[in-house]
Amino acid sequence: MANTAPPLPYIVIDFDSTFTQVEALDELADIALRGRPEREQVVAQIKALTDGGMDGSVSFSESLRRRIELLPARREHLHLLVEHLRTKVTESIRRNQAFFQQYAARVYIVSSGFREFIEPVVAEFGIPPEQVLANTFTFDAEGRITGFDPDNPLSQDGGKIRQLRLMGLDDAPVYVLGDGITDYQIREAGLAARFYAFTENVARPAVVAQADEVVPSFDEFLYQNKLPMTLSYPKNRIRALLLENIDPTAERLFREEGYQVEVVPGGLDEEELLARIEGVSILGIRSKTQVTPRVLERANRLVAVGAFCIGTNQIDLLGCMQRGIAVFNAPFSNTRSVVELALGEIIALARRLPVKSEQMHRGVWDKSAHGAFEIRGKKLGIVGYGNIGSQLSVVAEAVGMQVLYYDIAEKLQLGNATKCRTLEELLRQADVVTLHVDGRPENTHLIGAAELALMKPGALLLNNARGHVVDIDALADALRAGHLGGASVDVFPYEPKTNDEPFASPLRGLPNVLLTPHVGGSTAEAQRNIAEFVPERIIGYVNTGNTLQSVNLPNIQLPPQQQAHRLIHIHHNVPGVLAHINNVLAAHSVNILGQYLKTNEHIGYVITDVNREYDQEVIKALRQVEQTIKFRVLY
Ligand SMILES: NC(=O)C1=CN([C@@H]2O[C@H](COP(=O)(O)OP(=O)(O)OC[C@H]3O[C@@H](n4cnc5c(N)ncnc54)[C@H](O)[C@@H]3O)[C@@H](O)[C@H]2O)C=CC1
Ligand SMILES: O=C(O)C(=O)COP(=O)(O)O
Repeated sequence: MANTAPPLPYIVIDFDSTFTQVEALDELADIALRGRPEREQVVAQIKALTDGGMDGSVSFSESLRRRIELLPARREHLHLLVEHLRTKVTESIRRNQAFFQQYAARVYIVSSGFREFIEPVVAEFGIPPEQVLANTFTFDAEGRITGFDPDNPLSQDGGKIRQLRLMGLDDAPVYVLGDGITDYQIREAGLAARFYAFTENVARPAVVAQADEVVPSFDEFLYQNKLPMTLSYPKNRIRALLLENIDPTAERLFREEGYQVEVVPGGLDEEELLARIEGVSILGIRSKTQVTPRVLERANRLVAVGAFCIGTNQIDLLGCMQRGIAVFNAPFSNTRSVVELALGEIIALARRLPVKSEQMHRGVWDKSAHGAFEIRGKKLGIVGYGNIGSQLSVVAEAVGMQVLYYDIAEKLQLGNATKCRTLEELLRQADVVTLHVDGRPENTHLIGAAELALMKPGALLLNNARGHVVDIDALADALRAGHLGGASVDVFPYEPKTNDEPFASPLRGLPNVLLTPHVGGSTAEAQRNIAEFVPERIIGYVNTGNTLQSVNLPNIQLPPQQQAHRLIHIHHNVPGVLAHINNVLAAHSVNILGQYLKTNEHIGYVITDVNREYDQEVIKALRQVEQTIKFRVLY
């Protein structure tokens, strides 16, 4: 990318905990003491002295002197240390290796660490030895480290200030990037124009408090200074908002990716969500939160919605699509949990366990077989033969049930299951009816008074699908009238927002009715699976544009990454957009390395990989292509 930035400042970077993730002397002690009983104790002492020197509670020179005294290292340990440090280069520094290679002439490493290990590590980034300012060790004849050169200014208190004075960088502003108080002191002494507290590896409150800017990554430093960077946008600027008690694994994965994450335990209603959605790039919800057109209207930065569940009826999918917002769910992660719950419910109702258990709690011993039956040989009617319905079909046959199913779509018939041509045909025959349709609006009151009347006297009904699928008043009537033998309901037309809100329903208090608080998918296994699956899809989409398994954007499966810049473009599906994009690229002589397009009736999604040479004018022109909904440069 052409550099349109103002003249480059000098960038003075600290080494330990800034250029690398670790403190090298701590690591050296760890290496040198391998296999020795005192290892843990000595390393801890050294670490404490390092921290004291960094936050200013011990004078720097004393911290250094005492650390070296404690350090039983030899010359050969330094080779091991360098190999180790090469694997510990800070992620965002490594990611921007190309920046260093190109602008190495403006970068200085000024460190109170030691030249012997810094030079080889930064050399890979194009930084030459003369731009490394650091201490040097002294060794005895056997190669043992005995101390350091006391004349080196960096071994003394205020050393970095003295070193900067000696360097005389006065023809351009100096920006200092570091995690320690000694880095800030350069700015305090007037030798730098700005001090950036670098917090990717460690954030020291005393240092952060003094900073001109706090940068959680090197990408952020480059972005703020309009310098060329590998990513088009710093990940630390991506904000994720996670609602409804999503398993903490998701928060961890997003944080590891460098995003800011905000977690809200319960659900949010529309007004509450409206108040929080601005600036959010990734919204994580479960089945309750309604992502309405009004919410989308306000969602000025939303890139992806993660439904950390199966159902997506709570999301305005079309609205998301028309705004180029990708929606991902976890289509199989809690399937088995719902199936197991349904099987348990069938047996529980068949044995009238809700009644028996409630009586026992009241001290009533009613040993009788009245109304209790085995499920073996009984007919199970599955309405909705999708992932859950068909898996339940297999499990129910395994315990001896005869399975009937009804689905509006043609489905593979599993085992000995019998397909019904109409819902009525199923309802008339089944001893147990279980609902596993999705929550599309047309399924509202799929089961109402008329359908309940078709069911066999004494039959059981299970609803683990969505609350609006059953007319709950009609169900209560059918149960009160004794027409049905029992029911098990996990989902309700209105569900409390949090665990603090009471539950109201006409089904409360009815005999042989099992009520559960929408826990069909609430198992440890399912929640963990979901919390891995959905973030992986979203992070993949943000990083590569991969929409495979998105529920609303055209699915593009990408070939392995090429050495290219990737441009992703979502547009209204009208003729000529692709041609327009390609004309812009051709007019700027940008070479297309690969291009992938998929459309649906509403939108088109095109991913274009181009060679590395392009400028901001191309980007501007591509943003202006008519019918563009969203345009992003990925890298
Ligand atoms: N209680 C809970 O905690 C959970 C509830 N669910 C609910 O279960 C639903 C089903 O999940 P999956 O099986 O994974 O979905 P799926 O999409 O694989 O299956 C749904 C099936 O229902 C069929 N269908 C839709 N409307 C129908 C109708 N009117 N009559 C007959 N068939 C109809 C579809 O053709 C499809 O085969 C989800 O959409 C969700 O609402 C899912 C997980 C947990
Ligand atoms: O997966 C689904 O669709 C569910 O209904 C489960 O939703 P939940 O994550 O428990 O709010």
